Amino acid sequence: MTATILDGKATRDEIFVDLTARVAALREQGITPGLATVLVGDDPGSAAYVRGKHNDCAKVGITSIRRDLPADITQSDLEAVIDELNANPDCTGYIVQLPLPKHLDENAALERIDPDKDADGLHPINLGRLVLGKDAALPCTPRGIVHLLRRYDVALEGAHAVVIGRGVTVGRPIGLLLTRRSENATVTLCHTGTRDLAAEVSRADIIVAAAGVPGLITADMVKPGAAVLDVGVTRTEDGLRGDVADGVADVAGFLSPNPGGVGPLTRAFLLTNVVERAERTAAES
Ligand SMILES: Nc1nc2c(c(=O)[nH]1)N[C@@H](CN(C=O)c1ccc(C(=O)N[C@@H](CCC(=O)O)C(=O)O)cc1)CN2
Repeated sequence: MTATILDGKATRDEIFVDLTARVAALREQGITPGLATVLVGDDPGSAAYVRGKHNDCAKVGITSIRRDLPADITQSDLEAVIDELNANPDCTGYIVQLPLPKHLDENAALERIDPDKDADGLHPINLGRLVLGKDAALPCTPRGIVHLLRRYDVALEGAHAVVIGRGVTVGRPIGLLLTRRSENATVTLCHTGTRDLAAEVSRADIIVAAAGVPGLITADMVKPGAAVLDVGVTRTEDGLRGDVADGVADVAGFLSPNPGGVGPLTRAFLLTNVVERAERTAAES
């Protein structure tokens, strides 16, 4: 078997066509959506992600605001920037690029974001709304994963999904999305304490690998025909490596590669969250 590739770039391009029309309609009503980014320090990977987000904004007509801050910024100075963006009427939504340098309190920074401007869906209030099944900005990578599975007609109803990784940006929230009634999958969340990872993975119809361990998921672990989404990223001397080893495409039914799979959708759904918030504002005015 050779897996069908879940093409994140082509799917992102479809989303951008839709967003471009929606942003144009908002602008006609006098509303210009604006996304801000807060980048602390000079990590080249984070800087590249932030650059990409601003390029995406330009493509669909969203204005963008940058706050690039020194690596040694204090927590209180970072929080002052967050307060400024909370109050800034040109900023519809914003993100604090993660990870933050070790001396900063990431959770305190995320909690200070106005939940209504939380374009990442990572504020505790928005994660809580997701748990309760209420309307909220959804975390971008998990939203991208579900969109990609649906775009390629991967069966979710009754499927057994195995998620590897319990991080807050992917592992924990993807379990919440896939177990909503609208998706109705059964989810097993694996992590470093899982006794027999290969046994868990081998039972999965859908595998979401978000551990950040290069080549963790090998072909012998994968049930023939399963959908495999490679979400983990590790920067090595040989470039970016995902969590999925070579050879998995020969066994899987569907494969979201890395790069070129879920990553572009993370960016697309960031912009979608901003446009949706601007549309809510337009509907209320
Ligand atoms: N505040 C946030 N910080 C981080 C998030 C996040 O969702 N919010 N996720 C990641 C990084 N990230 C977005 O910020 C991100 C990762 C990957 C991609 C992407 O498009 N990747 C490409 C490859 C890019 C490359 O070659 O370097 C791909 O997969 O094709 C976009 C965004 C951690 N921080």
